[in-house]
Amino acid sequence: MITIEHLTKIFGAKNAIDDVSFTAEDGKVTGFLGPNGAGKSTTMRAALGLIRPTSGTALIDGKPFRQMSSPMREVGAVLNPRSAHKNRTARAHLEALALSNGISKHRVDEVMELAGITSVAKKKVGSFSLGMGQRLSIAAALLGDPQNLLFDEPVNGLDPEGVLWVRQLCRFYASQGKCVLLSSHLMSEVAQTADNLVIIGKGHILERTTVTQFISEHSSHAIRVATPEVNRLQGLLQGQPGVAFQLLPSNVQDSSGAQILRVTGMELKQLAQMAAAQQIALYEIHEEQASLEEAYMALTHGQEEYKTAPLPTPESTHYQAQPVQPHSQPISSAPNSYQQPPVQSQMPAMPIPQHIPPDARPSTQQYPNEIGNQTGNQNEEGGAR
Ligand SMILES: Nc1ncnc2c1ncn2[C@@H]1O[C@H](COP(=O)(O)OP(=O)(O)OP(=O)(O)O)[C@@H](O)[C@H]1O
Repeated sequence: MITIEHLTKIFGAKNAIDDVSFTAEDGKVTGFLGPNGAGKSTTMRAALGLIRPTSGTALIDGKPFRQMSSPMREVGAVLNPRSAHKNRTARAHLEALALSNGISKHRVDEVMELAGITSVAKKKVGSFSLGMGQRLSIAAALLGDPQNLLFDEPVNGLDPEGVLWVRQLCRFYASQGKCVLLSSHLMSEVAQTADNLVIIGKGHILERTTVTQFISEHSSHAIRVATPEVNRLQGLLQGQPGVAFQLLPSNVQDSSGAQILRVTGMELKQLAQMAAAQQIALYEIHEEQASLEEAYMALTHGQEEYKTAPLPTPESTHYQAQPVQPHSQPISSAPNSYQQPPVQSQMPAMPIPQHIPPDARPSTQQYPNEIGNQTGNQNEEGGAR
């Protein structure tokens, strides 16, 4: 369990976090959400003893990080995907961490396999892409099979398969009774993973709630239904107590070309059953979810540390659109046309240790394209020490 109480951190003239309090419980994924510069990393770094709070406390299982005798067994942290020494191989990096924490080499193999990086174990970390660095950080965090996981933006740089894997990993660890604190900018990402939500803006807690509660409070409860028999459906809904509907403009169509009706005041199941009873064909029916992200944006509006300027419109600039010139040759042979890179062959699938649950295993997809010549700029350790 991670307990943050009245935590304040002032850097010079900057009040990075101000009287922040919340608890990340065991057996739950707690999503820690906020715009850039809101104070998420500062809070997590304070919990890991990497910065000294100006006031307040950050405790993990009731004690400060610095008092832990075997920290990697108590807390695993992902803070910076570029944290490992770039001249070390992935295996050497993990083995050094394991050795200094009394963890067996056998566990190094397990976490590399779990994170899908076994095939690059002998590669230098400096050659890793952002996504591979992120996988290595996660592997390091899992080394001690800790009770608490602190993941700061763990999906940054990951491909869709990696994002899904992190989601499943968080859910798996929470199902084992462990505490998972997961920071993100994206409500849509957190809503799919977390049980509880802590939303922060400009160093202040804006909301502490559960994902279910947030969805129920902020969802529009509208249903969108695509049907080729919109007149019949409207006739059916007409006069239903408390029900309202609106035909969306014809430019909002589903892929089948059916018309879309937006209905409020009834449950999805009820609407589907009524339509079925009248043999009205429905091509698609779903609850609107867009409002969740909108609700988060509304909540954090004005709390952004870094505001973007509106993009100029063509009218506000002297830009004049040039008429498009027809291609004098086929696009595929035009000198500057985009060339599809050759598809790389996949690396062989790897075996997964049997004790790892199926839904927490990485897919056997490998990342042959990720070994580039990027260099990391790391001087910090991502895994908790
Ligand atoms: N070492 C530091 N010295 C001065 N200011 C700092 C320092 N670390 C963080 N800050 C400031 O504290 C505020 C909170 O930063 P923090 O990194 O905690 O935000 P965040 O929510 O993690 O942002 P992001 O999502 O962009 O990572 C920001 O204004 C940041 O510039």
